Amino acid sequence: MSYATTAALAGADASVIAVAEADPPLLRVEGLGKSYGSRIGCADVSFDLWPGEVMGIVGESGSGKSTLLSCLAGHMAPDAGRVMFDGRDTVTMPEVERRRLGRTDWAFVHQNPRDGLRMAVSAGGNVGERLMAVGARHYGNIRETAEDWLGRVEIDASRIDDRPRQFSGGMQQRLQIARNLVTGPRLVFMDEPTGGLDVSVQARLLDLLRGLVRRLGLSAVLVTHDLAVVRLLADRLMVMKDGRVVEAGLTDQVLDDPQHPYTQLLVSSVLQV
Ligand SMILES: Nc1ncnc2c1ncn2[C@@H]1O[C@H](COP(=O)(O)OP(=O)(O)OP(=O)(O)O)[C@@H](O)[C@H]1O
Repeated sequence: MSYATTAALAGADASVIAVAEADPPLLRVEGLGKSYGSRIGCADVSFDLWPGEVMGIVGESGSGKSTLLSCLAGHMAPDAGRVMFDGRDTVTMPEVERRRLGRTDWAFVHQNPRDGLRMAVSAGGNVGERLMAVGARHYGNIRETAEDWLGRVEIDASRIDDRPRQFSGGMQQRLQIARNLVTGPRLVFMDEPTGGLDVSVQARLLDLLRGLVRRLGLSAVLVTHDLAVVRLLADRLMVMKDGRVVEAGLTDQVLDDPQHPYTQLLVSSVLQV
């Protein structure tokens, strides 16, 4: 039963119903497609993401996860479909506006922290830079906020002036997360955020990410080939194969009762992803 129907049955005020129905998803993706010549990157992908929701995208290597994420985050232009963020079409909007969204409303956590950090800039500078990009100017406040965020990602404040290359891989990834979240983005794209790290480091990072996602009520699109990562972080899940979504639903539902043979293979780990 829809929210509106439930509310009507409960005798709720008509204006409340109207607001509930008019409330748009944070991200609406319709028929998104991208090909590389004759090779399909992703095709006919549609989904809604609601505020505070984490959407996981899983699939084996080459299934189209990165292509989809790049199109969603505006790093690549799709050939077909629409991406509506907060009611605005991000595919057709001017480049300058898309870049502004990238600095303010969106964040992108790369698999390799080197792609998301400025390696020649101090840890504090990496975090502070994002604050300055959204208008912060008071040096004392910026440094204080940077210190606070280093603490939140379990980096000792004494390391604030160190360069990222003086950090371990796990620390670099945590710094990248702090840099991305410090401005309170409305939507976070994550590309294999725990990939490329040792298993014990992965577990710690995953734990940290889960805490942040829950506490901050993050809206996120998370790409991974690791089902344990989506199990812990994602509310909903899309399974991709050959560029198309073959199954979608609540994470636990899809993982505990997979319907598509490909998802069944993924879940039973017969297929190495
Ligand atoms: N720059 C490119 N030029 C040509 N084909 C590409 C390019 N990038 C991706 N593809 C193709 O598009 C398809 C989807 O690739 P994509 O990288 O999106 O998959 P993926 O699920 O992210 O894989 P992985 O987990 O290995 O990163 C594959 O067939 C791939 O070979």
